[in-house]
Amino acid sequence: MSVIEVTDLRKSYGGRTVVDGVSFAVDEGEIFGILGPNGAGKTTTVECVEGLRVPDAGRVRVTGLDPVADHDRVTHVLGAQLQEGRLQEKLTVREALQLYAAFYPNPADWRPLAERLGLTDRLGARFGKLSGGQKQRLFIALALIGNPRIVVLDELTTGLDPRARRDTWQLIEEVRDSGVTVLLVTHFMEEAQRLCDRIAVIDKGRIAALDTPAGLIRRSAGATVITFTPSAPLDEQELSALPALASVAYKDGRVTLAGSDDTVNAVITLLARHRITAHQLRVSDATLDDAFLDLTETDLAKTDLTKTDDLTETTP
Ligand SMILES: Nc1ncnc2c1ncn2[C@@H]1O[C@H](COP(=O)(O)OP(=O)(O)OP(=O)(O)O)[C@@H](O)[C@H]1O
Repeated sequence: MSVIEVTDLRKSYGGRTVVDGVSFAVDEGEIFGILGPNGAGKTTTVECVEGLRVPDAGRVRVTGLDPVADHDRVTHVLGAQLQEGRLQEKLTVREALQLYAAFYPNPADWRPLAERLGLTDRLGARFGKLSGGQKQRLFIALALIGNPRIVVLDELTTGLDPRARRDTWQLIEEVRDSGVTVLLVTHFMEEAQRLCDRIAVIDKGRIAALDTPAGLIRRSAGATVITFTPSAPLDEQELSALPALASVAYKDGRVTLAGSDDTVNAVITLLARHRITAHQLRVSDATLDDAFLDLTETDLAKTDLTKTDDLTETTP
């Protein structure tokens, strides 16, 4: 059963279309990822789901409710992660939990929630004094305090060290295992690959692909990668004629070919024919990273610097 349905969503800022016909449905109990390069329209899309932005066109339903028209009821089924600037530095963890619990008719008991998120020994600490990982754990607790059926987490692990990021992943899995549906916006491929049941890849305001992580990797033109250092130079024309070849790269004497199993078999035959030895030969499956670059044709390192003045009309 779908708990979020987005159909042909469109949104422009000052005449520039940033969400251009996005459709997806999130099933109850899954971790659904939204992945895309900077400026792809991910946050705008989830803000329409949260009812914080009014779509120009299309339909959004959260457990059958319209997030704008039924905003109050939606806030009871959907818990959203706070953005960092939204919590006062001087508020203690206990005060923040009590304050947010007071917003809901049937809040979770904040004590076991704090315990579950490892915050019990930080209850008296002021928000401004928490580490990055502790702040994120508090944000998860605050998103869950209304006992929501769905929780939206946007760039939750950005800025965390690898250990804190992994701890947060475990918490997100525990949240899903407790029956809460998770809508997760992320930049991190490893995070998406590890956590998400399904992923919508958004590029330039459109869905470039929607599948399981394994499905996205299978779709990638270069699903298998072979790397080796040849004992003699290779004929580039012969290489480029290999079956199902997606890409060839040379670095420090090593050759990396992405393609299918057919590519691997053909390159081994080619090496044998020329009596060339392949030193340090490695064959591996492509990662979500490879699939992502394939699907979006975008350099992830490129940052969108086009953010203009806030032209939006609503934040109910
Ligand atoms: N309030 C706003 N007013 C004007 N333009 C905006 C506004 N919010 C977002 N944009 C622009 O809309 C585009 C999509 O932004 P959005 O934040 O949805 O993308 P994103 O995929 O979440 O990006 P990032 O990964 O960088 O957070 C960007 O080019 C951004 O500059």
